[in-house]
Amino acid sequence: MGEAMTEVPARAHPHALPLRIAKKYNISNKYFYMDVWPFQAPILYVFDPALSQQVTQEHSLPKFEGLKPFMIHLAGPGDMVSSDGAHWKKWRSIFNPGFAASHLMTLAPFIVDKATIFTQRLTGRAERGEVFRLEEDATRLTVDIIGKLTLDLELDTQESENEMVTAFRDQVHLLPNGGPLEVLKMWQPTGIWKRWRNGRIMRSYIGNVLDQRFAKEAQTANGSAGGKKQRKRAILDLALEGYKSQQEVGGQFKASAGMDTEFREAAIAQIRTFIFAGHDTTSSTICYATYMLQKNPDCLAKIRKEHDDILGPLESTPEAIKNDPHVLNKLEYTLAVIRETLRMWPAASSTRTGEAGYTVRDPKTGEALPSEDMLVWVVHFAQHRHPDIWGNDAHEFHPERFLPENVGKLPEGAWRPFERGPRNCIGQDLALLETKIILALVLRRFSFKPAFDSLEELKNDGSYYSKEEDWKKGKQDIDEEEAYQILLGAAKPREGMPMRVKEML
Ligand code: HEM
Repeated sequence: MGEAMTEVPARAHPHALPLRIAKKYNISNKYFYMDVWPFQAPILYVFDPALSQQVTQEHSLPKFEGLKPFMIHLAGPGDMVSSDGAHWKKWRSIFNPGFAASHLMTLAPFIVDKATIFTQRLTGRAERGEVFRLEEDATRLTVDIIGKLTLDLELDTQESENEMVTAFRDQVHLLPNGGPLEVLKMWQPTGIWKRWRNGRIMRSYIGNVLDQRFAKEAQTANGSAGGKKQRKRAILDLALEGYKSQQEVGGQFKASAGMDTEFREAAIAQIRTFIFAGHDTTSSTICYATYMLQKNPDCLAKIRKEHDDILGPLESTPEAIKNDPHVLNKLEYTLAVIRETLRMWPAASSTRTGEAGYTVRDPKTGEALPSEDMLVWVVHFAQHRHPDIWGNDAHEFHPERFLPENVGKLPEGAWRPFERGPRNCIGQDLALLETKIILALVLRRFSFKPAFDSLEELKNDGSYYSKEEDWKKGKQDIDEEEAYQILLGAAKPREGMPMRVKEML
């Protein structure tokens, strides 16, 4: 492990290591054990599709215990990502309707409007000829979208600051993202205080929105607001609906009893979970799609042509999507580009806790492999880049793999950026929808150029990246790839993907 770590930059995402280790030590299996005593439980790295299926689909192992102390600072206790059993199941079924395809399509006009603001910001960047971090802009855009989905609010973070979002983003940076030794960071008094303060800001902001919505609902329940009852699907409304149905006595909801504190805290935790899980994974994907397309001009030409052919001229594209969001389903090449981007640059993975008596079967030999007291880590990056699975061009960008005529040839169960099984990503269709819309509005208007050679110009930009001097020391590429992923809540592009942009109109 130590040797492999010296071959990659200090800040590289740990999911980059297992494939390197397997190659270095000629490990032919697509799994291996790693003892990392005294830092944490031994790890069973899994990057074999059949093994991944065993631990996430055939027998969905519980989430890794070590996830809870991380998530508690972002979401509070009982969040949906790290919890299991009846608690998780209850919340998942409450929120599932919020992700029905029919509902997501109703968000398309809102996403178009927010993506238009994103393009206006890019125009400003192009006019000023400046270097900027694409991930910062993309994150503000995805936060605005997730604000609508969860709270039914316009957070407007592309045009202003929002205290809840600022607290959220600060919180991610105050967690140990830099490896096992960073755990000590959790004991620094200023960090403890800042995390407590951020937690309070997020809780009180979301709590206020929830209280206001509850009061409004109570009025409706008492008959004073009147009017036709509309089915609401924002995460916040779904949580309240779930609560009301639990509290009904004889088919009647007693709003006068107020909101139960336990429910209130749990609902705040779930809303915070969605805000966290639903923004930086998608913004990272937008950055890498843009980056890979500029590195592969043939693919860029194809996707631009598809946008012309299906969406019509760029000027009328926003209206075309708003009038008929289903037109997005025709963008086969765009979807293939997004899928290939997620293959090469998966923004997350799945960490599970092994169980006493539960053994994983080696797919080739049938040998029983113990899992008790272990971190079972399904490493998407290793699985998505393995030459034995994807062929010798596993490290190359070929969206064509995902075109309808080729999907039959894809390795079975090997593409899992959203994980599979009951704990798969609830927000995957939203992520695809937003990414498609954003690419449709951006790619024909702008050309991008990575600017890793101009990081000096960003050193005082006030971003979190600029504050972390340690990140800039030592080796700064992985096998000559300078846009490698770092761990920052999700897997994000190094230095926030510095870019220059030109407007082509
Ligand atoms: C490209 C974007 C995204 C990627 C790559 C991604 C990836 C994932 C993965 C791998 C998991 C499983 C994690 C695990 O097993 O521990 C997951 C779960 C989850 N994701 Fe996403 N996600 C994305 C976007 C979103 C969005 C937009 C939302 C919300 C709107 C979201 C909400 C969630 C939630 C709540 C879970 C937990 C689901 C459960 O356990 O029932 N994600 N995501």
